[in-house]
Amino acid sequence: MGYPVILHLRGRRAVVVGGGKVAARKIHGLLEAGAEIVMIAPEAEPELQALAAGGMIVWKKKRFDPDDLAEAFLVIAATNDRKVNEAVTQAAAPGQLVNVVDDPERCDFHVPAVVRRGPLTIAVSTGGASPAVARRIRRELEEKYGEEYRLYLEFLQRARGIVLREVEDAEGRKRLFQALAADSFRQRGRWDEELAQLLANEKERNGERGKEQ
Ligand SMILES: C[C@@]1(CC(=O)O)c2cc3[nH]c(cc4nc(cc5[nH]c(cc(n2)[C@H]1CCC(=O)O)[C@@](C)(CC(=O)O)[C@@H]5CCC(=O)O)C(CC(=O)O)=C4CCC(=O)O)c(CCC(=O)O)c3CC(=O)O
Ligand SMILES: NC(=O)C1=CN([C@@H]2O[C@H](COP(=O)(O)OP(=O)(O)OC[C@H]3O[C@@H](n4cnc5c(N)ncnc54)[C@H](O)[C@@H]3O)[C@@H](O)[C@H]2O)C=CC1
Repeated sequence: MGYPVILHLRGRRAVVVGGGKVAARKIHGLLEAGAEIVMIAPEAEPELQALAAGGMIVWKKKRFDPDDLAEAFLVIAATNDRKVNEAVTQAAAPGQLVNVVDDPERCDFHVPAVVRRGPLTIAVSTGGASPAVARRIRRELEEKYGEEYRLYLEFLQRARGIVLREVEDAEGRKRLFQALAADSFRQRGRWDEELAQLLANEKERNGERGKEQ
């Protein structure tokens, strides 16, 4: 069983070998994560050509050779030629994280199906048993956790900073974070107003405790 993580790729180099439909899907995910993407392929899908023309990715218009992996943190072998994909895995140095789109066994990691809502990431993996099921479950989760979660999570991110700054007592923080995480809180939609009230309640509680001592 794999170990699920969220990789921070900002400023790190990701080399994608291949420029077809599967490479395009992987490249979109890598772009969202802020990776520096180098694509190696003699031909590429129009949308990838457009990304290269716009400076969003670097396209080396050529066939793969092992030198292409220099300085890569992460590597995706996404050509339609099994032999080339295998050559990519052979060329990778120990420590480079490699994904091979036609060989789940040789992968250091699989790419999950993902729902993104601002800071919220929901990832679904079947470990290669059925990418189609991962995709279906991703679609179901997109319905359940709609766009409204983006604003809510952005609010929570801000609120977290405020609570950590203003509430010193660990129990009090926990109480507040749990109140903000409740679905009833989210649904009422008066987030800033209720946060201010909750903070005031905490201050009052502390004040009273101060008086008791
Ligand atoms: C092991 C893995 C390696 C990796 O790529 O990381 C892998 C491998 C393979 N996929 C194949 C086929 C398909 N893959 C998809 C779709 C996705 N595949 C993704 C991930 C993964 N695919 C990793 C495991 C993830 C897991 O199981 O959880 C997703 C989740 C993420 C992404 O790619 O971004 C993305 C959905 C994203 C979304 O919609 O949200 C569809 C559906 C479609 O396109 O409609 C089909 C056709 C239907 C089918 O086959 O099920 C084949 C056979 C190729 C052939 O027939 O030759 C192989 C190779 C093999 O199985 O040997
Ligand atoms: N993991 C996944 O999610 C999935 C994997 N697959 C597998 O992925 C493979 C690729 O699928 P598509 O993107 O649809 O293929 P595609 O035919 O659209 O693209 C193949 C790409 O590989 C490039 N390429 C070929 N030889 C190369 C070389 N020597 N060096 C560099 N680039 C080279 C081509 O120029 C082209 O850009 C399929 O053969 C299939 O086995 C298919 C569906 C999903």
